[in-house]
Formats: sequence, structure tokens, C-alpha cells
Amino acid sequence: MRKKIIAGNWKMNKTPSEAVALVNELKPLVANEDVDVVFCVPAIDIIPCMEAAKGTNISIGAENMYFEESGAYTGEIAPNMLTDAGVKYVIIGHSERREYFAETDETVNKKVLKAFEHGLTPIICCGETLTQREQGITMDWIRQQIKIAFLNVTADQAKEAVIAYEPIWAIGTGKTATSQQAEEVCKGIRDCIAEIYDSDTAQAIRIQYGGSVNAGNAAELFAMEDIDGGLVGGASLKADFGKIVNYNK
Ligand SMILES: O=C[C@H](O)COP(=O)(O)O
Repeated sequence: MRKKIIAGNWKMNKTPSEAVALVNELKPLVANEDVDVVFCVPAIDIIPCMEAAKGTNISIGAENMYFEESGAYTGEIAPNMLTDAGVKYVIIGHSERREYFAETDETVNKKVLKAFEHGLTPIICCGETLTQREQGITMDWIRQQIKIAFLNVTADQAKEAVIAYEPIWAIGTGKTATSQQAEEVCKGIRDCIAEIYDSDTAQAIRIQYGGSVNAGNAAELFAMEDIDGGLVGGASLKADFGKIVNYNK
């Protein structure tokens, strides 16, 4: 039985002092031992959030990292900066990074490999546009994203990875994929992992759904067989996140 993992992606929101206030507001609400709870926060908020979350079940994650160790890469954050700050999870290849910051399947793969090298768990994002869905190429597109993201990743590493399926048309739009649509793709991703590795790896890897998850739809989505939790944007910045994490209560 895979343990659910529910992560908030704060995106570019919350100053350090606002971030601490939000952790303090949410910490009593997100207690649920059945779930791994992660707050992925802007880089400048990582250390204050880590302090504020001490002694709770909340893990603090990053929203991005670079694939080099150190050097002349102005504005980037290195993997050992994250691990030194106590970070365990890092989102890689979010569609907003791909769209606005020119990330590709190849840079995603480099980041995934670098994350594993440093003992970080990548939350690897994939998802189709509305046009791709309408063209009927959703699964072809996602299989390509997954196959490239996992190049040279070992089965043992893949077992620890988290994949976030986020249809781009459902992000921040209030338009959630139906639980059947989300399940169909998450199952397709698991089948793709089984083809690349084996069924043990496919059964171990955790696959989240993301895209307008809220307190009203979380329970139905997370009840699906191949959906092991969520990557939550807007609703992770509100008290509602506590209801999402406690979807099973
Ligand atoms: O990473 C989270 C996703 O982009 C979903 O964002 P959303 O919940 O605001 O639609």
C-alpha cells in the first residue's frame, strides 16, 4: 500500500514573514499520519519555514533547483544548498518552469539525476495542454515526458520518485480533470514505468494529480487506485489545505 503524499506548491507567493505566518496557521490543520505532507515554498522562504515547521509532520520542499553543483549560474539554487537547509523534496519540471523558463525534457532529466545524486526526492511534473488532449495525443505526450525524465535513473531511484500529473488546462483554472480522466492518465504513467522498469517499481512509485484540487474534490480524486495524492497550488495557501490533507477523515 503506497502512502499518500500531498504537497502544496506555493509558487511565487509569500514573503518570509508571510510564509512563517502561513506555516503557523496550517500546522495544526495538516496533522494526518496517513499522509506525507510537504510544503514546497519559494527558495527564500525555505529556512524560515523549516524553523516554523520544526516538530511537526510537515516537510519543507523546494520548487526548483539547478542541475550543476555550483559556479557561475546567477540566480540559480544548487542541490547542496537545499540539502544543507534540510530539504528532502524538490519539484522538477513544473509546466510553469517549462513555459516561462525554457525547461525541456532534457533539463528535467538532468535535474532528476542531480536530485537523486544528492538524496533529494524529485516531484517530477508532466501534463498535456488542452490542444494535445483534443488532438488525442495526451498519453503519447506524457509517455515521452516520462521516458526522457527517467533516462539513466535506476529502478531503486525510480521507486522513491514522485510523479505529478498536472494537465495544463486544469492548473489555476478551476477546471479539474474528472477523477476518471485523472485516473486514466495516472494509470497510463504507472504502465509506462512498468515498461521502463518492472511491475515492482511501478507499484512503488507515487503518482500525484494536480490541477485545481480543492477541499471539495480531493477525496474523490485521491480515492482512485493510481492516484497517490496531490500537488496543490492555490488551495495550499489557505486553511482549506488542512481539509485536503485530511480528505480521508
Ligand atoms: O503545482 C500545482 C499546480 O500547478 C496546480 O495548481 P492549482 O491547484 O492552483 O490549479
